[in-house]
Amino acid sequence: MTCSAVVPAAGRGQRLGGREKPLLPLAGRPALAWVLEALSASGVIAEIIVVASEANREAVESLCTALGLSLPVQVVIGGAERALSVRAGVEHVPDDRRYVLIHDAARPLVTPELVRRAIAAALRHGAAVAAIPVTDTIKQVASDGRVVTTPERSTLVAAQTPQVFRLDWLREAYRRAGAQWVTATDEAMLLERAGFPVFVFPGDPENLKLTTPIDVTIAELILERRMRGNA
Ligand SMILES: Nc1ccn([C@@H]2O[C@H](COP(=O)(O)OP(=O)(O)OP(=O)(O)O)[C@@H](O)[C@H]2O)c(=O)n1
Ligand SMILES: C[C@](O)(CO)[C@H](O)COP(=O)(O)O
Repeated sequence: MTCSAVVPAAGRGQRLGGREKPLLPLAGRPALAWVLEALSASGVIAEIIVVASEANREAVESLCTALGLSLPVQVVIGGAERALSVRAGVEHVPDDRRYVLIHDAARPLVTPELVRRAIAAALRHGAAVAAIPVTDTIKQVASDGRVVTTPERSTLVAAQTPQVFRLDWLREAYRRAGAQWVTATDEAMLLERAGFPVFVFPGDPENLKLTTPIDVTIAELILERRMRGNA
């Protein structure tokens, strides 16, 4: 297999009251453990590069060692923004890998099946992003709260990770991005701006991101249900 996985895990969890999301216990195991095990069980990843912060590096390294996965896991240090952390991880991807998969440590509900779906979509399109239909009506608003427009909902999707890209495309997108790339909230944006065709594939509504406390409650319920075998 020629795909490396990069797992950004260097965030500070500010919207979660400063709790360490990658190490947050969920149904008995840290969020990052759920992610690494799903990647490993997918059978389509050659190695995993986990991006830690200076603050959580030791804990992340211990966790990776304790998991004892059968594929190589490397821990590298990230930056102050998610985009910087992902880029730091991508720099450690071996040059002979054709694809790189990026998945947030803060999305512990990813499944091996979703990982395989991501790779299959990237093999087809070169750049693939998990996405789910938007169910709310979305408003674009000005800074004073006035509604500017209501985009047609049928054209909108919510992007998730995993996102999988041809490694040469992603590296070229970084080269073309100028100074703006640091503010990108996902890597697909960089490829879009660089002119590469990016396609969505069906994500999973359960693949939520731990962002606020309600997400933690929901994630635990889903994981407990899966552990009871009622997936
Ligand atoms: N400097 C950063 C910021 C975020 N991330 C990672 O990117 C993913 C998505 O980020 P987010 O949910 O925003 O996490 P935090 O930055 O921790 O959250 P907050 O913005 O609330 O502080 C997480 O796995 C997080 O650890 C990272 O590796 N490096
Ligand atoms: C990459 C991402 O998970 C796609 O939904 C999301 O954009 C990350 O955003 P965050 O603000 O860094 O959590």
